[in-house]
Amino acid sequence: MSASLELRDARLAFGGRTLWRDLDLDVQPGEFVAVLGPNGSGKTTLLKAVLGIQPLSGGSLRVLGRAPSRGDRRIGYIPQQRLLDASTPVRGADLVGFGVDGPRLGLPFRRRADRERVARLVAEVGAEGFADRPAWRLSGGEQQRLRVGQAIADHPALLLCDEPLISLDLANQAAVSGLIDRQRREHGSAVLFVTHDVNPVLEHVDRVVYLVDGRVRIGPPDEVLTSPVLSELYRTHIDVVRVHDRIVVVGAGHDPHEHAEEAS
Ligand SMILES: Nc1ncnc2c1ncn2[C@@H]1O[C@H](COP(=O)(O)OP(=O)(O)OP(=O)(O)O)[C@@H](O)[C@H]1O
Repeated sequence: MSASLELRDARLAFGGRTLWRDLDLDVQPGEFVAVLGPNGSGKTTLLKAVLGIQPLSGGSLRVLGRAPSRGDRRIGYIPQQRLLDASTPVRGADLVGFGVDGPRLGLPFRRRADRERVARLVAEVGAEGFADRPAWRLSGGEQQRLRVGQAIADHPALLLCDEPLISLDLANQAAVSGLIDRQRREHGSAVLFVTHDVNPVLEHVDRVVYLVDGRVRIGPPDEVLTSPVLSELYRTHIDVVRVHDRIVVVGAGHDPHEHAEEAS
């Protein structure tokens, strides 16, 4: 079986600033990979490279066996959360509908088969109770469930998720990450999941890609999320402790990322 994602010696730089280099990564179908790192380390830019929006500065990237290209329907994408306002006059279910027929706003005559498919997706993400309400009135967690429905509409071979749990409470974090996990288990989608906090998805994660100041470490959480590895990555002393089933990262006078908030 060929890899869903193949990066070889990949490098991305803007001007004189290298976000990451020496990135060698194969993601297999059905694999759940978390992308971690401090603000500005290039996590979103990695997703943009996979989406064909951002060319690499060096090395190579193959996505589902081909060069990356914009608008690849084999890829599902959950962008960083943008809460809707009243100027977006759509119902919750329409958010899912965009995944079925593309964002053709103002097209009310969706085919019956498509309407049924939207209804099935709405049920799949547990959104029946609020799918008919105006999308902008929905809570962050409700909107996020519908965005997952949109991203998995075509059961994509590759699912890219950019901080999909931001601003969700613990119950909704578990619900949304569970939906994404189910997608990869039932349909073999490879998942690239950008997050500041690995804890809400720790039970699902096969490997992490950790980016800091151009340096990269890749491996299972137990191998990468350790004091020696993170201290080397951050070039300062970092303590990593396990509290029950959570990982807490504490930097010496330095807050590498929000794992530390788990301690409070
Ligand atoms: N097209 C661009 N031109 C120049 N700089 C860019 C461009 N796109 C992104 N950057 C810069 O690259 C850096 C990495 O951005 P990116 O959004 O990938 O970070 P991130 O790791 O996702 O951060 P965060 O955790 O804050 O979301 C940032 O400093 C950003 O300003």
